[in-house]
Amino acid sequence: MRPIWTLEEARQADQEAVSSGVPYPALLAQAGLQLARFIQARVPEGAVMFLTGPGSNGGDGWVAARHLARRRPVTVIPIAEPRFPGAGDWIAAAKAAGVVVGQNPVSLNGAAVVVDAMYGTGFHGSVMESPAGPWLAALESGGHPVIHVDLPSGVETNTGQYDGPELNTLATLTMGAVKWGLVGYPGAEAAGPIVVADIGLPGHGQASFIDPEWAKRHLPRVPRLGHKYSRGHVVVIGGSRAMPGAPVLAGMAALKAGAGLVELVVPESVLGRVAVVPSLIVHGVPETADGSLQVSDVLSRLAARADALVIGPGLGPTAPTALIEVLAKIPVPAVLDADGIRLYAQAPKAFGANWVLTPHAGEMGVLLGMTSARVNADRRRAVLDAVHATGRTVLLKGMFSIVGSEGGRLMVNSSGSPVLATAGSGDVLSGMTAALLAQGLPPDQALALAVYWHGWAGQIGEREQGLSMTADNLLDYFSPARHALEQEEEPTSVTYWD
Ligand SMILES: NC(=O)C1=CN([C@@H]2O[C@H](COP(=O)(O)OP(=O)(O)OC[C@H]3O[C@@H](n4cnc5c(N)ncnc54)[C@H](O)[C@@H]3O)[C@@H](O)[C@H]2O)[C@@H](O)CC1
Ligand SMILES: Nc1ncnc2c1ncn2[C@@H]1O[C@H](COP(=O)(O)OP(=O)(O)O)[C@@H](O)[C@H]1O
Ligand SMILES: [K+]
Repeated sequence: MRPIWTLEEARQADQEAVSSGVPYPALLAQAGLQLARFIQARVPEGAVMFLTGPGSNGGDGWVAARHLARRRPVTVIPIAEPRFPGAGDWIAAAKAAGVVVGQNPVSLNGAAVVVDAMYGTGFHGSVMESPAGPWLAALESGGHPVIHVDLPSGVETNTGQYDGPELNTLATLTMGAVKWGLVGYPGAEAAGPIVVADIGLPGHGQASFIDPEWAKRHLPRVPRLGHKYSRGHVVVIGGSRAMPGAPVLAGMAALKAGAGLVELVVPESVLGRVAVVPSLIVHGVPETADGSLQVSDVLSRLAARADALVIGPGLGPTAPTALIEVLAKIPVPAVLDADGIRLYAQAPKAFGANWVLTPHAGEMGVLLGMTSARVNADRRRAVLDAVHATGRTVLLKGMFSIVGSEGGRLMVNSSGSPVLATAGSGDVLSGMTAALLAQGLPPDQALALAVYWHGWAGQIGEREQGLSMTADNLLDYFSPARHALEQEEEPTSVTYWD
């Protein structure tokens, strides 16, 4: 279990620890010690400057400063009057250990690293208007390397809202468990690599990261006596004159993720442009005047043969709503992506059982009737609302993609790479998900495994091709990514420190 906490859950963990007999100062002591160890390991030499705030985030800084002062020059610059529990004693001990207290105005020059212990989970409002504002501006212009304690100061714990500058961030050492703000936007950018320090708090919560060990266990295996039908039959419904390639990408991804048989159902006028890959079976079916798929008996018959459907890749904006209504009556699990989601938003009563939706922030906005900016302002809330509104498993794509399923259970993906932000990469994900559904995984598990595997393929693609990686190249990395999953390799965006 690698939980992700809201503010309320962080406070609850804190209270549980205290009521189980751990005194609060012991938690502060443990947080400060872990912070000192982390700084020492990450930046072993040179002067350390701590910027400390009024609350316990500042307290973590004071305790760490005391430990480090035995080894190297340490200065603490309090940006506000300390009010954390036991402040007087902790500060006296730090001074006795040789910590120098900087007086305003003070320069940050000469610091090998600056530790941001100004605000943590107790922050609310605009950081640039708070006492931390001028310090963040100085850190931005000086380019000093920074380690953040718990959260970058100013990042809102539940959402990741942040109005401060981008800094030269080495890492964020977060206490007990990752907070939602670190995987929200733009908090995730401000946080840099996230490192979780074990401070002895209980480790449960409503949400968790997709676990490498879990992913390995759920990878589909090919039975020795398997045949192509037993490995799962995927039918991809999509394509239009402007976007004939999208269903091909989804179909190839389904094959490469282990489906035994993949068929594409596309408008008949694009058949010649789609029937280019020998491993895919392609059917041209009746279309509308502008070349989008339309409802037909042959389409329904082909869809009903599948173990899982992908509905939407390259479908185009003019496909008729009736398409989704007809497909919803076919009792086959399906992935709705791209224009499939837009159609669904127009006919939201057309619920297919075991359908999953894979919107990016823009498509999520269409589902929820809001802008993509509002979706990204509170991604966790958007997923919970979409699950509530649809009763289906929903994936919100992007860095730290979130899978939400019934009962409000949330899983966050920590694999991935910004090179995945390339046209067609979502089509690849939808095909991969359908292959896993076709092989019998329940919707939430199929989505979680697909997003984790897809993210790993992106990471390996980035390593091999950098910014030049395209969605069709991504298919080549399914196999090395599967190997990474089998080895239980850890994504580097979130690591655990103990
Ligand atoms: N939850 C836990 O069990 C533990 C928490 N610890 C640390 O404690 C932190 C939380 O401590 P606190 O609750 O004291 O919160 P903070 O340390 O984040 O500080 C809250 C203080 O900042 C002030 N403040 C908030 N927003 C402001 C604004 N816009 N302008 C000016 N002042 C503002 C508040 O009035 C309050 O005095 C965590 O982030 C973590 O670093 C650890 O020390 C140990 C264990
Ligand atoms: N910055 C990023 N970091 C990690 N993954 C990303 C990032 N940007 C996009 N992705 C992933 O790439 C895929 C893009 O999907 P989508 O937006 O539907 O693209 P398209 O419609 O072009 O296929 C999603 O899986 C998404 O999570
Ligand atoms: K901080």
